[in-house]
Amino acid sequence: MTPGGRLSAAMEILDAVIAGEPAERVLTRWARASRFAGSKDRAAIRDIVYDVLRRRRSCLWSSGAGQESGRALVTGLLVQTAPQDLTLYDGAGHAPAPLGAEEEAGQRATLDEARVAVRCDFPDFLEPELRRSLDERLEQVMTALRDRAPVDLRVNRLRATPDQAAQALRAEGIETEPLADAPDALRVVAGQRGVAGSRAYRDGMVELQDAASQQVAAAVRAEKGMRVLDLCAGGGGKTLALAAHMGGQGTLAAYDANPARMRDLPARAERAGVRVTIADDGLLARMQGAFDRVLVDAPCSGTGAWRRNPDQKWRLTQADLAELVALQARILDRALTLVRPEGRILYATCSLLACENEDQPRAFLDRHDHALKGAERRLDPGPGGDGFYFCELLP
Ligand SMILES: C[S@@+](CC[C@H](N)C(=O)[O-])C[C@H]1O[C@@H](n2cnc3c(N)ncnc32)[C@H](O)[C@@H]1O
Repeated sequence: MTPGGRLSAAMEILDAVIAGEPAERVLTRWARASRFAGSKDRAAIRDIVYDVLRRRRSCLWSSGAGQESGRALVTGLLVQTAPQDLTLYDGAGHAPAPLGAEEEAGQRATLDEARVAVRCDFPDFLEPELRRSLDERLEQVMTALRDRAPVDLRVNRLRATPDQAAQALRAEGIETEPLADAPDALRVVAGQRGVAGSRAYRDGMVELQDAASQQVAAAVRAEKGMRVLDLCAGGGGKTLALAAHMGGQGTLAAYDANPARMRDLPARAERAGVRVTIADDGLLARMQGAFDRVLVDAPCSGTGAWRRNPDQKWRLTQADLAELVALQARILDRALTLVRPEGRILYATCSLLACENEDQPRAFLDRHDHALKGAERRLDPGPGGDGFYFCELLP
């Protein structure tokens, strides 16, 4: 495909997203229906779509258009990031039609005049809560979420040291660098697209995991021989990190209210060389008060990881947020029934919002006056990884 053809494809996909379809679904459908597109075309189109979604509001502003359309959003992205590429709108082949005089006149070269929610790309209803949560860091943090996330790996210490893993990856054309705050992390600096097909990945030497997620798993302080529960395991990224911290020894259980989300976990655990018990409600009922550590990686707004899931940013509503906050409190209360009296709960979210973060442990301690708060940390999204919050709770 030509560069102009890729722009047109991204516009078509974005039109469907604007009409309400999830981006991932539209991208898959488009790829199936467009056999002429090679893997490089598909990757490039996906990048354009996701770059736009991270900056959906400001792209519309930069385009100067009155109404959202795929064309307006892609134009806005180019105005912001690659104005020279607007010459690709020449109508040749599958390229977008040339810009009209009105379209050209409407373009805005800077975001200086835009309101903060437009300039920093977030929904209006979140502004008061973001201000309360981030205070003077609001613009810096929200700006960081307008760019792509880095690709980080977690080295599985049961299979290799970080040096050995870096060497194995280099032999396959994947260059990495160590990261200061996460000792098992490698940041991929070249060859990102080769990771999932690499031998190091297939042999369980490395897993794809954001560096801040790795810090959360380390904060659980799971040790060899312990009984550990990952109560919101999802795909099991943190479960596998916990297994590595436990040196593969002890009991590690993974639970999720939606068990289908854990579907791939047994195969991932096998690849990593660890054993994970997939828990159901019956097993949890038999293990009340039995766990040394319970990780509650709670369902949340995902605001701290919006770089990776920019579609979520425009779907979240005030009502969703209220439901999530209530659900988080219920899950924390359940965690309390599962942890040993001398054990520890680690409450974590990939949220930036105080209502899902600091407010939750505070409300938990009000409900359970015997419980105590331990270490608490907020990780802002940026070069170090996604945005996370975590807090230890002692029963
Ligand atoms: C933030 S995600 C977990 C991500 C996962 N820990 C990881 O590292 O990949 C939150 C998970 O909580 C699950 N969940 C939602 N309600 C729950 C509940 N009441 N009890 C347990 N898990 C729940 C969701 O299905 C979702 O998989």
